[in-house]
Parts: sequence; structure tokens; C-alpha cells
Amino acid sequence: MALLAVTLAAALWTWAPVTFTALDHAAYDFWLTHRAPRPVSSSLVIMARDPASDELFGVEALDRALLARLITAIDEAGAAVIGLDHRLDHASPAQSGGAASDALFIETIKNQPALVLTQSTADQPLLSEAVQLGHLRISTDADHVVRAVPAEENGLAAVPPFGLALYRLARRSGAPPATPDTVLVDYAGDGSLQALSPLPLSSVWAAVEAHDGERLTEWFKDKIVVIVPQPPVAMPALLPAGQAAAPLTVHLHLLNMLLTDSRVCSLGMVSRALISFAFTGLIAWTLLLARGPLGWFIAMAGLLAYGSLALGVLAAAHLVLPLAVPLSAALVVMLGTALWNQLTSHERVRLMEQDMLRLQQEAAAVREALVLRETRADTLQEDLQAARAAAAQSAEEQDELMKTADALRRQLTDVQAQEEEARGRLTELERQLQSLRAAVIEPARLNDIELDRLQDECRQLGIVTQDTGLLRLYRDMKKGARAPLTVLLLGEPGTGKELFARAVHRLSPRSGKTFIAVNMAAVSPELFESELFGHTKGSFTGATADRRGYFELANHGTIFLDEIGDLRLDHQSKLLRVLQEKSFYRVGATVPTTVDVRIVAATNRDLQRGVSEGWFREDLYFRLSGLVFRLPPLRERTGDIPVLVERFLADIAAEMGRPAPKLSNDAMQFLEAQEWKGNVRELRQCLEQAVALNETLLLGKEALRLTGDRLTAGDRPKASPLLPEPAGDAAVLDCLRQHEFDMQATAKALGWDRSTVTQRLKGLCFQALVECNGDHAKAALAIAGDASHLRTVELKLMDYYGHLVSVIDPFKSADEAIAECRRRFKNLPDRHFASVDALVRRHLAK
Ligand SMILES: Nc1ncnc2c1ncn2[C@@H]1O[C@H](COP(=O)(O)OP(=O)(O)OP(=O)(O)O)[C@@H](O)[C@H]1O
Repeated sequence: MALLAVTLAAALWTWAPVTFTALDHAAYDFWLTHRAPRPVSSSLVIMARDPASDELFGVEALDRALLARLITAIDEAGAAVIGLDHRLDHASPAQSGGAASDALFIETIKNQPALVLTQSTADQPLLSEAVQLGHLRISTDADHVVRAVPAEENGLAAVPPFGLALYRLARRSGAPPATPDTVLVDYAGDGSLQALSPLPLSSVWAAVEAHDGERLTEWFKDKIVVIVPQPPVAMPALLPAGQAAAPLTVHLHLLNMLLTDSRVCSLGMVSRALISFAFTGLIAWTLLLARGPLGWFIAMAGLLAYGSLALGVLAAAHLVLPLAVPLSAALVVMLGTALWNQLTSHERVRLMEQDMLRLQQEAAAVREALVLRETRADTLQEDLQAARAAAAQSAEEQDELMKTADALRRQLTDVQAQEEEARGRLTELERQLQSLRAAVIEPARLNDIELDRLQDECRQLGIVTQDTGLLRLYRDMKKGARAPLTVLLLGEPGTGKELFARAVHRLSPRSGKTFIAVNMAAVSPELFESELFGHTKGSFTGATADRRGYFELANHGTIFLDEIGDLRLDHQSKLLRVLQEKSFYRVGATVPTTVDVRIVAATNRDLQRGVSEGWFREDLYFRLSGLVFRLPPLRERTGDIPVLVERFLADIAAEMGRPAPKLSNDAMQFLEAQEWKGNVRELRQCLEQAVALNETLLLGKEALRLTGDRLTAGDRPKASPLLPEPAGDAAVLDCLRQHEFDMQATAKALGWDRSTVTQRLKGLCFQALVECNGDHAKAALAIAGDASHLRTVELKLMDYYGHLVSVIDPFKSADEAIAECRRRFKNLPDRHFASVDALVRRHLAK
């Protein structure tokens, strides 16, 4: 991408050379005009015409005899080198001394070994007489600004720039400037002739006329003296500071730069290309790594940093870095990555979805393995203790038992190590899952303004709420709606799942397409495939024409699978196939139909519990739970009741063509105290009834006609302890539930060791098994409390019971078996031995 962007930026340069050239030199021009003024070398004296000399000699070219006199005087004053810009392309006219002047001038310059003349092709007839030449060419950039002079001009003989020729002659050094083609000029001041503090010709002439040797020596001794006798040229050069100046002036600034040793370097093509490529590559990498606003922020900061770096390097090392190509290529990259992200966002989200699914499945497997290993570790610990105790009692079998104990210890260490590893893996998987979810929905705090805004947006979608939790859920759902992830809406009946499903569709890029809602519970089992996937004509009796199914109707749009928890297992696998492959066969068709549909599913059933109880396919559950939102029941957001009431009363009254009634305070309080098992739907129905049966404008409590046997929130039964309360077991159970039956975490919270917690849970499991008549599933549910950790408890319970059975199996008599259990499970609280007793007797009776 960087390579492409640099190439494109270079190509753009040829398309808009003026803009690109100006941008490329922006740092250089800025630095030149804003830095402290560069000093003028004390070795340089420029003698230029001034108004007084123009009055004295006229504004035309000077008489060559006069020039010869000046050169001689300057030479006699001890000048190191003399530079002269004088055209020799024509003979002097009679009024300027004619041939005599020319002869004197030629004679003078022939005798001057340290003289440099400016080159002019038209000067050829007299050039052979000149001692040294320097060219006066300048490099004009595409934006018409002169920033450099060509380094060397190759004619028959190499001619250096005028300034460089003078410098070489004065310093007796042949060192060429560093850059290959052009030499950047570091202008003093604004780059004008005045900035070099020229000496007025009239003053010098006065000193020559007065034979003031002392003055002349003071001015010229050991100096490089440049005589500028010509009137200004018609085609001046434009300088970076905006001034216009003669090419000679540019060369004089070059000379001053060399004398003050303040060279500015620019880079060659290869180095510029490499820098541009490296910088653009870095920006591209940043944008692809940190997507979204953060990436853009870093990229913009990178652009600014590069601009500042270019200025810094110029100020510190007098090196000009390229600007135009790296900056424009970086912009190209920014646009390119934005486009790329846009184009690949679907694919990325699909991959993310796959990752999420894989991680969810892996996490479930690891969690299960962890539970098994944890329980196995506890069991081994118990066996080890029993083996130790037996070894202490029986001397003959000591050796044998010690070996068993050693083997158990080793196994225990292995299992504990595996448990630790499984724990680490689980933590890592959960972290990955978390960050994947966060990648889809980035959390952010909500302030009052945002809450108001969200409330407004909700209202436009028909959702009435002022509950912060629900608004936050809406905010997250809105973000998730943009991605093609499957959405699973959970919640009690009437909490607004369909309303939110429609909102997901309207907030998604598919909002312009079809939204198809299918109530899975209402689809007849026989017609399931035909309804969902369609059929072909004649595929069964009554199929008189081809018919498209719901999935096809929803193509490019959204399908809402309501009551997904009520789907039969065989239909679940059919649905799973469509979700995985995005294609299906119409009933009777031989070719598959492919569709592009966004899935939103909803249920009021506990699908996790369905998975653990086996009535809902785990793979389908993982497929559906791309983004899961749980809609809170109305009793958990009673603050919404007044706004819902206001909205519903207005709607209902409008439907009936009556003015909207109000609710009295006690009626409102009464509504707020209700249980609302049917949630918002029930509230609306209650109000519909009240409005239909009462024509008053103020509805009191009695108008609401809620039946007396309803539960109010205050009457709500407290979560009843599942088990009788034997000395703190309920508290332990609570703690276990809070810590998701993680023994280590529970032990830490209770300040116990893990095996004590294990013994308590084991006792509770045995007790629950007895109370549930040996029904494992029921007993596990009684311990787990709800479905969220049912699978974990089930695994533990089965393991505890399995271990108990393995202990009692060798015995024929219940008493002996119970005695062995007492010995083996000696850390089990005493009160639980009644349950062990009952379980042993039941098992042996079987
Ligand atoms: N927050 C809300 N604002 C306004 N109306 C709501 C809200 N929540 C639910 N409703 C209304 O309550 C009724 C039931 O909502 P909806 O059908 O979306 O619930 P549901 O959870 O899908 O129910 P079920 O599980 O029985 O299918 C609808 O008339 C809906 O408009």
C-alpha cells in the first residue's frame, strides 16, 4: 500500500507540479523566512551602484576605462579576489571611451590572475582574454521560486557557478559543493542585494579619486570584492521570501553561504523515495493496526510529527527532508485504508464472528474440562487421605498401600497441574472473547446529553424508555446493528424483543430491505421446511406453484426468528445448516438457493439451560449468540412505567378518537407496585381496558381493574432457599453461586481451604439427590439455582456420586458400605451422613 501510495503521489506531482513543489519546499521556505537573520561574511565586499554614482556616471553601462581604474585600485588595496559582472559582448561607444577604453580594460584584466568574470555566451570574442569565468545560471523550481543554482555548467570546459568560482579562487580549494546537480542557497536576510550590505560605488570612487590608499586598504585588504556595475536585469528571479532579485544576487548569496560555512543539503532521489516509503508504510501499518478514530488520530499526529521533524532537522542539521511525497502519500494511504476497511469490514466481522464462535466453543470445552479436573483432584485428595489412614492401621499391607498412596499423590500432582493449566487457558479465552466483543461494541460512559439523545432516537423507533440500563443496551445494540453479527434477544414475554429486533434492522445497513418476522412456535412442524425454505411446484400434494420461503423473502434484509427456544431438535439442525452455509434447498428442489440474510433471534426461554438439559443444540446456540442482549423485565425498571403510561394513554385515546385521560397519583403508584409478569404488553392491555371502560379524564386506581390475586412487587416471594438451612449451608451455597461454582474462588471468598468447600458442596449434592429421589438433573438444578451454571453443577454432582458408588460397590451389606464411607469421607460434615446413608441403601437395594 505504501509503495502504491508513494508512486501515486509521485505521479500526482507531474499533474500539479506547482502545488507539489511549493509543498515540498514549505519547510525550507518557512525556515528561511522565520529564522534569525544569517550574518554576512566579513571576507565579502560587494561594491554596487548607488544613486550618487548614477548621478556621477549616468545609468548606462560604466566606461571600461573607469572600470579598469577601479580594478587596479582594488587590487592595489590588497583584495584577495575580484569578481566582476560585466558584459563584453560589444565594443565601447565613442562617448564611453571607445576602443582606447576597451584596450585599457582588456590589458587590466589580463594582468589580474585573481579575477573572475561572469560568463555570457555572447562574450566569446573577448573571453579568451579573461582569466576565470563563473556562470550566472539559476535553478527555477516549478513554482517559479529560485532556491538553488546549477552546480556546474558543462560547455567545452566546466564552468562553475560565479559564487563558487570566487570562493575556490579565494580559498585555493577545489572542493565542490556536496549536492550533485544543484546547490541550495542559504539566503541571508530576505535574499536581496541590500541584505549583503553593499558598499556604494560613489564612496569607493571618491576614495580612488582622492588617492585615499588607507581607506581602500581598510575596505579591500584580503577581501573577496565583487563589482556590480551593471544596471538591474529585466528578468529578476523570485526568491523564497517573496522578493525579486537578479541572478547575480542569488550567486552572491551562494558565495556568502560558502564563506559563512552554512551549507544546506538536500537529499538525492533514492534517499527521498526511501524516506517517503518508510513514513508512508508506518502510517499504513498504524491505520491497519489501530482501526477507527484512534488510528486516524495517530496518523494525523504522525503527519504533524513528520512536518515538525522536517523543520527540526532543517534547523539543527541544515538538511532538507522531502515533504510533498511523504505527506501526500500518507494522505493517499489514509484514504486507501479507510476504503479498504470499508470494503473488508463485512469480511472482518465475519471472521470475527467465526473467531467468537470458536472461542465460545473452546471456552465451553475448557470450562467443562476444568470442572472435571477440579473434581478429580478433590476425589484423589480424598482417596489419598483414605489410603494414608489405611496404611497407618494395617502393618502387613503397609507397603502395598504406601505404593498406592504414592501413585495417588503423583496423579494428584498431575491433575492439579492440568487444572492450573485449564484455568489459565480459560482466563485467556475469556479475555480474548471479551476483547472480540469489545471490538464490536466499544463501551463508553453515558452523560445526560447522550441519554437525552438516545431517548429521542429510541422514541423514533417506537421504544419508550428512560431507563439508563435499557438506553445503554440500545446504544450497544445500535453499534452492533452495523455489523452483520447474529443478534440474540433474551427477555420475558412482552419486554419488547420484537420491537428491538425491528430496531436492529432499521439501524443496520439493510434498513431499506425487507424485515421478515417468523414466530417459530407458530410454524406448523409439518410445514416447517416449506415455510422457511419454500418449495417447488408439485413437490407435495397442494404445492401447486413454486413458493419462496421466509429466508428467501428476507434476502438482503433481516429475518427475525421469534421464540427460537421453542424449535424442535430436528428443526434446529436444519436451521443450523442454513445459518452455517447461508444456503438451503427448497422442498423438492435439486439446486440450492443462496441467501444473504441478517439473523435476529429472540426467546424468553433459557437457551443455556436448554443446552445443558439437551433440548437446545449447543452449536446452534453458539451460532445465534453473536451479540446477546437481555431485555430487563418491567418490574426491574419501574421508572419506565410513567412514560409508558403517558405514551400508551395518548395512543389508545387517539385510536378511540377521545382526548387522552390522565392517571391519578395513587393509580400510578399502584401500577408501579405491580409484578407485571406480562411486562409492557400487559401494562398496555391494562390501560386499554381502563380507557375503554371509563370515559373520565382522570383514571383512578379502581379504574385499572387489576384482579386482587395479583402479586405486587412487595409481595414477591424472597428467593426461597432450595434446601433446609443446616448450619450455614445456604450461605455457602450462595457464595458458590456467586462465584459460579469455582471452588478456588469460593474458598478464597470464604477464607477456607478448597477441600472444605468441596466437602460442603458434596454434602449438599448428596442431600439434594436424596430430596430429588435420585434425579440427577433435578438435584443439580436445585443446587445451581438457575440454568447459568447447571452444567458445572451437574458434572460435579455426577462425579461425587460416581465416587460414592465406587466406594460402596465392593460391599454387599449396607452397614459395611456405610462404615467404609464414614472412613473414606471423614471430612464430610456429619449432618450429611444421613444422606449418604440413604444413598447407599438405595444403591444397594437396586
Ligand atoms: N419500551 C417499549 N416502549 C414502547 N412499547 C413497548 C416497549 N416494550 C414493549 N412495548 C410494546 O409491548 C408490546 C410487546 O412487545 P414485543 O412484542 O416487542 O415483546 P416481546 O418481548 O417480543 O414479546 P413476546 O416474547 O411475547 O413475543 C408491543 O406492543 C410493544 O410495542
